Amino acid sequence: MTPDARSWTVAEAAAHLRRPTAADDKYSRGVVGVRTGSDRYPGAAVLGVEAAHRAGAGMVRYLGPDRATDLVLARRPETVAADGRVQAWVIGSGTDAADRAPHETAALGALLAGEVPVVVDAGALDLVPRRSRQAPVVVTPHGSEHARLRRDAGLAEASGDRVRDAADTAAALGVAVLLKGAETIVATPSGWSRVVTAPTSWLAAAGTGDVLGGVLGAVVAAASAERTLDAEDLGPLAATASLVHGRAAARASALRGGGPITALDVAGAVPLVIGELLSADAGDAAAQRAE
Ligand SMILES: NC(=O)C1=CN([C@@H]2O[C@H](COP(=O)(O)OP(=O)(O)OC[C@H]3O[C@@H](n4cnc5c(N)ncnc54)[C@H](OP(=O)(O)O)[C@@H]3O)[C@@H](O)[C@H]2O)[C@@H](O)CC1
Ligand SMILES: Nc1ncnc2c1ncn2[C@@H]1O[C@H](COP(=O)(O)OP(=O)(O)O)[C@@H](O)[C@H]1O
Repeated sequence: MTPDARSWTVAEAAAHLRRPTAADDKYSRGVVGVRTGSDRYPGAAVLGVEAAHRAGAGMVRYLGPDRATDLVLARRPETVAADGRVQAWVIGSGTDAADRAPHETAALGALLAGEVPVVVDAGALDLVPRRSRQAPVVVTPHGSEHARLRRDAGLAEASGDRVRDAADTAAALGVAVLLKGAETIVATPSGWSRVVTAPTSWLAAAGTGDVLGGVLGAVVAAASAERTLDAEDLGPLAATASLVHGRAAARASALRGGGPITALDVAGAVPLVIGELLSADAGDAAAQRAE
């Protein structure tokens, strides 16, 4: 079967975002647990946490090394630096599997064996083919991380057809795959796939992938607070996060006269994009009711 290379649309993304209601509280809106960053890459923790807040998490918990925790709290004192109830985990950004302590491997393995959805990035990708899993998982590799993930899983070398490759990895591992690039491919185990084209290549900057992890964590947590998710559900949510992320980059660049942006600039523009998508969605619904 030839995988589907259709683009994920703005209307579809808007329908996968959630506007809080008068019945909500910080827990029902979705709690993101971020277990990222290391002494070598503490910045990735700051970026993911910032992005999860900006993408509308009701609460963000951060668990990581002391220095990263201090930096996260200095940037976002709203963050809760303690374990507790979580509706989506983000793991791996800003870590290197080669430096991971055994207790951290055990803790990440327990998350994968649990029930809460997990966004797996960078230095935690090696655990996906190696640990027993029950949690619905979405992996977020870039090209070379995807090649390594396939090697770790004993899969054939990627063909170069990125849609087919992402779909094959998703089916083989039973996870949703978000393969990053100028064109981001999202695929699920059943063969569903979509393409999200970045509207600006200023997005190709260090740390923007860490921001994407936080946005995706918040989008998944909001959905997971409402209903039980599986790997299939994570595909549309991942495509939505990618579309929001790309539009935030374009918006951040436009605010700077079309010039370059940083990862924090992308996170800072996420609320504008989510606000626009939700009002466009509300406008469409009102127009349909009037018809
Ligand atoms: N502020 C922080 O704390 C930041 C922390 N960060 C954290 O750093 C950790 C390492 O991340 P990293 O993927 O950049 O690994 P790194 O060892 O540099 O590259 C290995 C090789 O991979 C390739 N490659 C790289 N990018 C690619 C791409 N987009 N698409 C395709 N290929 C790509 C490239 O190989 P080449 O193409 O040159 O053959 C390169 O030599 C990770 O935990 C991350 O979260 C970063 O997010 C930055 C901000
Ligand atoms: N040429 C490009 N044009 C637009 N977006 C890109 C391009 N290359 C990469 N991206 C996007 O930039 C982000 C980079 O993420 P990643 O590779 O994880 O970097 P980092 O680890 O530094 O955060 C991804 O969202 C990816 O889709």
